[in-house]
Amino acid sequence: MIRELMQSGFRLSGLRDARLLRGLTWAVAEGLLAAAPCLLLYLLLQGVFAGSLTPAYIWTYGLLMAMCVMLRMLAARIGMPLIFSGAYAMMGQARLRIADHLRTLPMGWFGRQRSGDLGARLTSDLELVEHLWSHFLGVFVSGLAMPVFLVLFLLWIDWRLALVVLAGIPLALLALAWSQRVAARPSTRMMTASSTAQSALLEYVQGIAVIRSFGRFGMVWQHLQTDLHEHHQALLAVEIKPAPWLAAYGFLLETGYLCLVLAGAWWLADGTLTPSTLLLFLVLALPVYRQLFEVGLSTLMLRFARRALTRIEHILHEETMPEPATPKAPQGHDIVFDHVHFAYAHDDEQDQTHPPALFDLSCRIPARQLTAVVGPSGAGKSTLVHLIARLWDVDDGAIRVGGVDVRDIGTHALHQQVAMVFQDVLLFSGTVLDNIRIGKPDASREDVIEAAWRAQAHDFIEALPQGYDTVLDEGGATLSGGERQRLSIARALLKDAPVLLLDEATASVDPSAEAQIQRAIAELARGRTVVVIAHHLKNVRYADQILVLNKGRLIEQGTHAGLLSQNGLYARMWTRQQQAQQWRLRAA
Ligand SMILES: Nc1ncnc2c1ncn2[C@@H]1O[C@H](COP(=O)(O)OP(=O)(O)OP(=O)(O)O)[C@@H](O)[C@H]1O
Repeated sequence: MIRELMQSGFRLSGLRDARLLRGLTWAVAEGLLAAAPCLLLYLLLQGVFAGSLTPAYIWTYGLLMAMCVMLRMLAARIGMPLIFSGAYAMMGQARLRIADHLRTLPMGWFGRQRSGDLGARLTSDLELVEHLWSHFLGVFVSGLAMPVFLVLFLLWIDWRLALVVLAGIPLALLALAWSQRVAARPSTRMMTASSTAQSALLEYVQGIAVIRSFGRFGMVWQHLQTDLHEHHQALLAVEIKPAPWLAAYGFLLETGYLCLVLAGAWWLADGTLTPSTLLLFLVLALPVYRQLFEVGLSTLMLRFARRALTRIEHILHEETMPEPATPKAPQGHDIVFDHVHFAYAHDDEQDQTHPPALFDLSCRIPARQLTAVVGPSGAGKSTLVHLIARLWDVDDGAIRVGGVDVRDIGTHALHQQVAMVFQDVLLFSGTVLDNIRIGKPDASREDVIEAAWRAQAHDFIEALPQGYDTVLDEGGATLSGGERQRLSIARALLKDAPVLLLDEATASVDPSAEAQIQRAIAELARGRTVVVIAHHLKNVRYADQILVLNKGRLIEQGTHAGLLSQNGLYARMWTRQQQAQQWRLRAA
């Protein structure tokens, strides 16, 4: 099992750190040095029974024993740091590999994961494996090496008696194997319950504002309690179910001791055994049993680690978005949808009731022009924009940027061509400067400030306690929605990509912030191919082209004036929005 775990660990990190192997060799030496004083004890006992013990001998044995202890400490002193540095380097590498792999997975995969479960795999599972490598493996190896050396030594002294010492081991191992078997189901249950509880807690914390505002504390609390109770029960089961078999393992191991006493007395009586040898066996058998018991108990931990490793490895086995063998460079920045068909994958593959999000959609988005996408909620506007950035791959048809299928451009090159500004602005914990710099990591401070100016963000940034060096909380919770938007526009300005995808996000901000955001967007749009999802039709009156979607289909297309004259869905939406505005004015 250890070998298998090591192989999977090496596979996970893609690294075979020699320090870890050297550290484990020192752990074996530590086990040998823990067993060595027993050899001295044997010689000492020989001397006692032969009556040849002199003070000089006693001093020599004493010194040699002290040396064994010191050398053992030295072995630990050298081996442990090697194991730690090897294990942490490998797990660091494993984390990087996983993070890199996640970057290449299709977005649909993330949608199918429960955030708590994915979180558990990336935190507690990885920590468990890391703990296994850094703290457990060395102790396990030296803990196993010590009884192995002792038994070899006992076999050398008197093989008959040594075999008697080991008499209980076959049955004991059977009991241990059975305890593992019995623990298999509860440990799966425990890991599932643990990630469910983690998900529930996460959801609870993230939704605390909604929970409070809707006064549904009781209901959510009940769900949380149920999940935590299940976790508690699962934890208990994992301890209780294998407990009798582990106890049997310890008991069966020690039956050898009983046999040892009986066989020892027998062979002592017939003169084939010396009292010193029997005494030595009686003294040394106990640490052998104790150590084997400890090692047996810790195999349960190995089982957890193996399960955790498997769960993590599943992430690495997930299929990534296919990348072109020879990426092609787009010739221009117009975007063409050619009979695009796309449906979100659902967990239940048999579920045919979900209509496609986009259905046989064809259109052309000209370069360096502003194209607005409008339509009722759920029409497929965000989907259309996300597909341009290849967050998902189309099921049928193709999307071409500059004449090249987005699947042939290569993700990295495509993302260099495209900047996105969406309603949910993700800000990372770090300074304002760093957050804007995400758009262009090598940008100078002056470039960042220039982008912030153009994004109408400079004034509010300057008003922050440390200006551009203010450290934002995770998610930028201390900023308003409009401020977060303008930071995101500054990022996009800094990135200076020729294609700009944006989700008009002015629905929830006050008129002055809306005007600022609109100005920032106008600045951003200049000279670029812009696709904007518009919720306020008044903001897209001057768009070069407006695409009207409904239920995943492109039903109208044209300019504002042209679409009004068609008297279709766009005209109705326009009239409704105008009426709503007048109603607001009258009410005011
Ligand atoms: N990640 C997803 N997984 C599954 N279905 C999704 C996902 N995202 C959107 N959908 C579904 O696809 C359809 C189109 O959604 P989309 O978000 O593109 O519409 P939209 O026009 O942008 O809506 P809104 O204006 O409300 O944001 C909807 O039926 C929606 O429920």
